[in-house]
Amino acid sequence: MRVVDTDITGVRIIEPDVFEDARGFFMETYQRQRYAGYGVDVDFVQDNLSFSSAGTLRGLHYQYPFAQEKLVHVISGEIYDVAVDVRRGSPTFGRWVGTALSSANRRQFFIPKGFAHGFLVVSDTALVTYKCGDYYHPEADRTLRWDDPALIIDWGTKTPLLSPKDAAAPSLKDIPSGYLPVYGEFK
Ligand SMILES: Cc1cn([C@H]2C[C@H](O)[C@@H](COP(=O)(O)OP(=O)(O)O[C@H]3O[C@@H](C)C(=O)[C@@H](O)[C@H]3O)O2)c(=O)[nH]c1=O
Repeated sequence: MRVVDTDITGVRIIEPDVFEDARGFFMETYQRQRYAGYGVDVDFVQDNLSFSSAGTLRGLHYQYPFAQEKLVHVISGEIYDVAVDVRRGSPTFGRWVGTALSSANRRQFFIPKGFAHGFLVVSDTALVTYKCGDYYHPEADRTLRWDDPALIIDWGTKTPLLSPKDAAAPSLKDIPSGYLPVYGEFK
């Protein structure tokens, strides 16, 4: 397994070992002890699965309080996956990292607490799964504009398919400070 650090501390790209043979392939998509050794030391409590059609953009989402780490993996198709640092006082506040995740590259993306997360489906359809470090708390579910001009994320489209909630999301500068996590409050 290979773990690659990104430009933002704590955000990691993971390339699990894949064992190929005449039948196909096998891979471990999570192993508590080994992932902890690579800094993904999380008691994951929930697994999610979403299916989306081409051009769908889900995000950018975070929970606060009840922040969640996420370990994202694509079962079929391809997405452009993005993590945005929304921790007040962080040296990388408002900065983001994006990476292609696909059933072909079999990469995983680890997103720590305090980051907003979103993805664009760039294949015909995509089946995306992710482990979460806390339960879903609808009252703490927060959304940040996918096209916030302050973030300058190059999604490669200006007309994604959005949920009504995501289409109405505020920019970072318009989110009340009490709704944003604080740098250093998470372990
Ligand atoms: C996220 C979530 C949603 N739901 C329900 C609420 C709603 O009726 C329906 C669809 O919810 P949403 O529109 O928020 O789904 P979606 O836009 O896919 O939300 C997800 O987006 C990605 C980018 C993330 O990072 C996730 O944490 C989550 O926020 O599913 C749950 O029951 N449990 C959950 O954990």
